[in-house]
Amino acid sequence: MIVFDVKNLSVYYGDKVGIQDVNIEIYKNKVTAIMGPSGCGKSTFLRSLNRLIELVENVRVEGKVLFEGKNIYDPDVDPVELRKRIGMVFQHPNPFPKSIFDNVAFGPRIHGIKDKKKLEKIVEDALKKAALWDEVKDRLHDSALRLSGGQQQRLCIARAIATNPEVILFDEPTASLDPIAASKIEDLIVDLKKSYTVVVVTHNIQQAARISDYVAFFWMGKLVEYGKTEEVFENPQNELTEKYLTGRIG
Ligand SMILES: Nc1ncnc2c1ncn2[C@@H]1O[C@H](COP(=O)(O)OP(=O)(O)OP(=O)(O)O)[C@@H](O)[C@H]1O
Repeated sequence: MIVFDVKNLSVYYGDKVGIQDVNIEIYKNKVTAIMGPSGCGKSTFLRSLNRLIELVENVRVEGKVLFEGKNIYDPDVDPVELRKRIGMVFQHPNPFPKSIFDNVAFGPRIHGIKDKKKLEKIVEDALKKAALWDEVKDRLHDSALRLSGGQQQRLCIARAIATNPEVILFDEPTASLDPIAASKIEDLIVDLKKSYTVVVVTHNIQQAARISDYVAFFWMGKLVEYGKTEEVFENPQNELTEKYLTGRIG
């Protein structure tokens, strides 16, 4: 099933091109990796899937992003509601300077949940799904800033999960972590696709191969190739993709 149907999407920063004329379908309960060299438009593309891109000054978006059939850029779409359905995890773990519990309860509270028992259940479930519960269950009221980098990133994943999204977007989620912490996040991402649709930006080719079902290769703002990960890696259709995968460009 198609979750995002992106049609002729272009993003401009002033008169500079971020991405140009991107067409892509993203599938439900799959991990889709967005790969390509620095500056090729990966983050721009990712941020246009939940309208986070609009927070940049002077940005202009053209084309459509149909999310379950509805263009998210239609004037009647509330970006705050949209971002509840499409969560995001960033490159650097960015927990709030609050307790572990309050970090995860933050979104649900904003969306009006006040009941203590309900919040406790949401927090526990989200921490379990983020594979962090066992490590923090006895210190939920400690500061999140005392967790390790990898734990902080899993906390940010729990925070995204707590608002019960349909999609989770990851922007280079392991780029600032050591290999062991990164590997835990990779395992977690693969596990999360059972419940969510996942889109991951990575400049790490091996990571894209390990965790994704579909892979998109961007080059200078354009989507050059997109397909099943196995097929793209084994038999790239575009010469640029082949060069990138074999380390001859990028
Ligand atoms: N806020 C901005 N203002 C102006 N230009 C921008 C802005 N953000 C991105 N760009 C430009 O848009 C293009 C795409 O950038 P983007 O950050 O999406 O690439 P990326 O593939 O995610 O790169 P990286 O891997 O380095 O994060 C680049 O040319 C970049 O310089």
